[in-house]
Amino acid sequence: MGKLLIEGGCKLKGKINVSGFKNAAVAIIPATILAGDKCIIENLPNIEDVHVLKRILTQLGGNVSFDHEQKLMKADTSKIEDCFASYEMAKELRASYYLLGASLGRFKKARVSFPGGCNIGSRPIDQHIKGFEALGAKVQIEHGIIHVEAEELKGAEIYLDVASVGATINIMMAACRATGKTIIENAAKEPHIVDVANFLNAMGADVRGAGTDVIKIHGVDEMHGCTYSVIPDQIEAGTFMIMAASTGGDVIIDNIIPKHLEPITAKLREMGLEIEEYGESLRVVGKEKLKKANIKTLVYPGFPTDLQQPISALLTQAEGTSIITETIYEGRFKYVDELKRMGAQIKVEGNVAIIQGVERLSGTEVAATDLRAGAALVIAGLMADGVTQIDNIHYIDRGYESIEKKLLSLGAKIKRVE
Ligand SMILES: CC(=O)N[C@H]1[C@@H](OP(=O)(O)OP(=O)(O)OC[C@H]2O[C@@H](n3ccc(=O)[nH]c3=O)[C@H](O)[C@@H]2O)O[C@H](CO)[C@@H](O)[C@@H]1O
Ligand SMILES: C=C(OP(=O)(O)O)C(=O)O
Repeated sequence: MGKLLIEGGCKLKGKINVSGFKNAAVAIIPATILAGDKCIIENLPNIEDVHVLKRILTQLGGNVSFDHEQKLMKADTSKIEDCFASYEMAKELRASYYLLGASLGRFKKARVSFPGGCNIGSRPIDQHIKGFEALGAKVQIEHGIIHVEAEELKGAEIYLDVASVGATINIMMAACRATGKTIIENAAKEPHIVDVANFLNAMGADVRGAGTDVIKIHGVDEMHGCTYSVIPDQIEAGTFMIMAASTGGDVIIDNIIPKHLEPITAKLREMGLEIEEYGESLRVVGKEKLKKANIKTLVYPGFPTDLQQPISALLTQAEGTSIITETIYEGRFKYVDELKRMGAQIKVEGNVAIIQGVERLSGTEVAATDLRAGAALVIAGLMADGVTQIDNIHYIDRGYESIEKKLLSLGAKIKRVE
């Protein structure tokens, strides 16, 4: 299994291009099932989650190709006749749950094993199920498989108890093919909800209000193929902003939507960093000394939970005591023990981490416990004295495209060893 070796202390300098948004891509690929036709998806990130979904669609009977250089997927789902995603298929990623909504919409039934994804706390899918049932589906769970089936899907009003990203997208997909109007209240508002809604509309759906907490979907009789380009990855962009900050570097982060990064930009400015925003890029100029910050993860437009681990790594080097409150996932502090092995001073009490800034981290052998924990360890390695060896990098490969190549182009001393 691969490892990353990082020699810390290099100031990152130069420009990197942000890839397509993982969390939009992993919904858009299953959503092609709704078209039952040929879709061309551009600006897809070349990451493991996308490769896994390509394999799943192919196993279901789709004709799918992915050009890694062009970042372009051609997916023809016309030959898929129903959807059974076994444990072996679904365990690889969280987004396998989107096969439920898309297949329920098109075939009025689906069978999908419980989804995998990062182990960052309990990740129930009760709101997805509540939505499917409201649309008229029967949902049964047997031997770890979720069976959803409906005679007919009928539009409904659904109030989500929590503004869940996955439930919002899953219900939106199924409702595209229900009769009449569906209203999702307390819907999630993350940028990828808007991107998926735009993709559904490009396939002939009628989804309005995405990006607000009320989404209205008028069911349509038919959907069709389309060509669509995925938005830039908010979380990858935020991670590189933090990497630039961690090394006192000077980095231009290109191919982004600055609006999506506002919660991160605001926090980094509070910590003393200089950030210049342009139309589709921004420049982060690092500082020798960083100020402490208090951060609470919240749904969009709050500070994203997916950047809690990376920014915590950065705060280990800030002056004074920073407080992180994680409100989305109670288990998202597993990486703290690894950072402590590098000399970080962090105390976790329930959903709060108290970080006391230290002069220097020191490189050692550490292991990623999940995707963003992996990113946090890369950041720690960039800042640390000596060499940091990161194991379990398959987690990082799930969501970051060629992380070591992008960092090498910025002057980092990093190498992948098998
Ligand atoms: C593939 C993908 O897009 N993953 C993202 C998605 O995950 P995911 O879609 O799994 O996250 P949700 O937005 O659904 O979860 C948010 C919160 O709601 C709770 N909940 C969720 C569903 C449900 O039926 N019942 C329930 O109680 C969860 O336990 C969690 O506390 O959004 C998360 C929150 O921004 C991100 O960290 C993940 O990177
Ligand atoms: C938690 C994440 O991913 P997933 O939901 O796919 O596990 C993430 O992207 O940080």
